[in-house]
Amino acid sequence: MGSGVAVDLENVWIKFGDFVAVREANVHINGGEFFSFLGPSGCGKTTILRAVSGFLEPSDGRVLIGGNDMAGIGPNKRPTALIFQNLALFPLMKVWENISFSMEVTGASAAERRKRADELLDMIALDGQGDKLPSELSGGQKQRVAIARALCANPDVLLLDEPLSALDLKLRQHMRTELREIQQRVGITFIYITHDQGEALTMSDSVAVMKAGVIDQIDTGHNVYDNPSTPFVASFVGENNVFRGKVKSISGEQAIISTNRSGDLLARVTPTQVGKLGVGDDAMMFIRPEALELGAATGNDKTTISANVVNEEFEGNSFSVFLEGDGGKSIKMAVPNVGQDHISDKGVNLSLHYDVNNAVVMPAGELASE
Ligand SMILES: Nc1ncnc2c1ncn2[C@@H]1O[C@H](COP(=O)(O)OP(=O)(O)OP(=O)(O)O)[C@@H](O)[C@H]1O
Repeated sequence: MGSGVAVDLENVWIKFGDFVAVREANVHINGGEFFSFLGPSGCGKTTILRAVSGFLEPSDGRVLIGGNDMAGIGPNKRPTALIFQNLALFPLMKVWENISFSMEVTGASAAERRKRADELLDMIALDGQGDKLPSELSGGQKQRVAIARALCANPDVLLLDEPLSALDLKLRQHMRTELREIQQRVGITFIYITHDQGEALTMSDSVAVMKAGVIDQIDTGHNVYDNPSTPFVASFVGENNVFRGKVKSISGEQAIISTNRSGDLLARVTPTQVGKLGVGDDAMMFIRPEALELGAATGNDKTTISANVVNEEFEGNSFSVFLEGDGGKSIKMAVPNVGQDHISDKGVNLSLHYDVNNAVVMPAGELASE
């Protein structure tokens, strides 16, 4: 079907009066890529999507689609299609008529429309369902019809604004896989916005993590999770334990951080900060709950943390153990459930260790929950 068309934002600023909704966004989206903007509510994701679709012009900077400057080109003249949370299928039209609605406007014959609708039904794995009404479909099937309807006009870029948020959890998880498969089948560029990190990580080739109008990091989902470039990304994407301290020494790509509560701890300097973090700097070190293990490290006391158990929760596949951490915040450890009754009693002092590769340190900054 379609071919991949690149989308570029060059120094894009979007202001509403004095309020800056998007600050100096520079983004390159490869043709055929599944690209997600991930960030909390109000960070500017929808505003960026509106600038790409043409419903809003940037205050400054340029939006390019397929290398062409989109300035002054309205939404219906851009090679984009947009899917919202609210699908708005026409309830009295059959599924095939819904899908091919854009062709009716251009005067295509019923036979042409039906042929195209059937091709798209095949692609979204709903072949044979064209004569149903939307009310006869499940939530996930309706979602796929909305995608087919958007694809009917052969857009080069499909823009998706939190399209799964109205679905229940199980269906949402199922639709992630479906959406990814549809994108790979169609081969066009998908730009997806979400505040759900699970969605962004499972579907995307690349993820841009946004905070209050600013893009903090653009990377693969894996890198965003394993090599966050800022404390905001480290704390927004997945769960993370934060240890605050000052940099005591640096050796190559590793640093020792002096913390108040847990003593000196060794960590890997996050890749974007190698060579930038200095001795004496205020720093934050992050270790994910699943990277903490029971027992002291052998031969390296700088990768061992000792703390008292506050409580424990049974999660089914794992136990969450909460221990007394710095500044009243707890340290969370995730221990896989392999048949044990429980992990530890309240008040017990535990030693935990970690692999230095699983602890990242960076200059102190704003956390997602602050
Ligand atoms: N037309 C507008 N006029 C004034 N302020 C606006 C306008 N549109 C958006 N904003 C503001 O810009 C900021 C970003 O809004 P945006 O809708 O892009 O956020 P979002 O990240 O998509 O959030 P959500 O996930 O809640 O949809 C918000 O503070 C919002 O109030």
